[in-house]
Amino acid sequence: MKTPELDLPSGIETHFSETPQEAAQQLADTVAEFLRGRLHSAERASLAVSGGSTPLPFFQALSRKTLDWGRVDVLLVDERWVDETHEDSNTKLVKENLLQSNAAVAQFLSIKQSGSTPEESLGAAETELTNLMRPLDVLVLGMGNDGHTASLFPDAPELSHAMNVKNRDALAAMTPPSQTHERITLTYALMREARFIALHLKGNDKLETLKRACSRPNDVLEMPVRGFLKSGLRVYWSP
Ligand SMILES: O=C1O[C@H](COP(=O)(O)O)[C@@H](O)[C@H](O)[C@H]1O
Repeated sequence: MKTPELDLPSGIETHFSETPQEAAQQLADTVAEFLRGRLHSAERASLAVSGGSTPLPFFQALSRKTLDWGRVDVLLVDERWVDETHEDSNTKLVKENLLQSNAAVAQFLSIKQSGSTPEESLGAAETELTNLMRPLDVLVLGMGNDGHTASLFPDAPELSHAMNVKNRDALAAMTPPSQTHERITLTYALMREARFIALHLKGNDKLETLKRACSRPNDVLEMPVRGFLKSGLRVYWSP
């Protein structure tokens, strides 16, 4: 495979693989190693993961890793406002693919609590995360071709609030007109301080989007993923 050309800000690590399975395996190896390291020095470790289609093989590979999963808190970076049985539910994806095998004993912290809208359930969802230690240990992000990451959508009226670094809330309700479902997302301030941050991408379209994001790195409201294109980020990509 010809290595893709990318003009990323300095200090960003890139891992280009031939196949999605290879990328997923590499990312799972690194995340498992990082969690093991954290569990040597801390009582619990946290793992915040994305939904969508890209993470499926990563979840399956990670679920088989040997580590003290009983001391790991797993949460989603974002959720669509649908029932857990709905095919668009990120919770369903995580429960069916990550919280299996060795990882079945991990603790799942649900950012979707009862309420008819994300806004209504924000209080209960914040309470669910009360015992989560800051900073997060591991954050694995995805990206859409509009430059969104988690549910930080460029067209959401709540974007400035959710991306404000002074906003100490863990969660924000999002109502992007471009999306079928309302959303709940971790805030930028919480995510950006994570100890380990990976951006997991699949497809040439995502590579083009990443190039576009790199071309004007400062306009984070136009493409929220730009907020994470900083030294320390690890990008995992495959066609
Ligand atoms: O809607 C979402 O989209 C992004 C990207 O998803 P993908 O299907 O292109 O992998 C995802 O990271 C986010 O968690 C999800 O809710």
